[in-house]
Amino acid sequence: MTTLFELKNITKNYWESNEETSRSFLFANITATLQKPERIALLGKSGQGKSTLLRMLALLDTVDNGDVCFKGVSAKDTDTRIWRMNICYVAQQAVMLPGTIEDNLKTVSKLHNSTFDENFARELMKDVGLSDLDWGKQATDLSGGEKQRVSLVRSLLISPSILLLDEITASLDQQSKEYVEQLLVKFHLEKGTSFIWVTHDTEQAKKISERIWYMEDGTLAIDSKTEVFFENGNDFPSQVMI
Ligand SMILES: Nc1ncnc2c1ncn2[C@@H]1O[C@H](COP(=O)(O)OP(=O)(O)OP(=O)(O)O)[C@@H](O)[C@H]1O
Repeated sequence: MTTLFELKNITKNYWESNEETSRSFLFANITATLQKPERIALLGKSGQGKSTLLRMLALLDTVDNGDVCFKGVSAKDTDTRIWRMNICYVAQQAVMLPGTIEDNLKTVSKLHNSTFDENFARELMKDVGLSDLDWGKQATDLSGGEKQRVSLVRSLLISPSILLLDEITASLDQQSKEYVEQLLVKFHLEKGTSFIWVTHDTEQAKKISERIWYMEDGTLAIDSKTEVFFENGNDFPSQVMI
């Protein structure tokens, strides 16, 4: 069986020598595999390089060493546009393009030459709690939390295989946060979408993930089932998160 997604010895070097850590890399030799669609929470103290790793996996930042493969094919041998149709990064600070909400929702299908499915878009907007939003409104006028959800919907519209989610509920109220969590778990169960979700919220990690990747000291220090990570008796989560 072909492996779905593979991180092979991925390394990010420091831009310049870092006196604090006496290391030459931000992280090195990160190796992990998704054999099948899975829900991963990527945890670790601030500054470990979680966002950098996600951006590398989306080919938005260079992979200094190592390789990443989707269904057995290296990113190096894949057209970037095709790669990003399958592996989609959703940023913490959502960027809205000039134009209306509708323009923004249509961006990805335009970019990838696919048909815009308005019913699907309306369904997704409802699922994230934005059913009342006027699509004719200028996207740049939206609140931070609205932008985050429109940006997520924009990515979900192409139903990627792997979603790379970077603290995407950081500016949401509790209810909107729960809507987003439920939608993404539903997406996983119904469409087989995997996600790697960076979060500092322990409760969220427990709720949404099957597996935890925990970054520490420039390594992927832990890769374990979520229940094992939170029940193994050590005090990691409460001590080191956030
Ligand atoms: N190639 C690099 N060389 C040196 N420093 C880097 C490099 N890439 C990123 N950094 C720095 O390393 C740190 C890691 O950033 P990153 O946002 O990836 O961490 P994070 O674990 O996601 O943090 P947070 O949880 O606070 O969002 C930042 O200070 C960033 O500026």
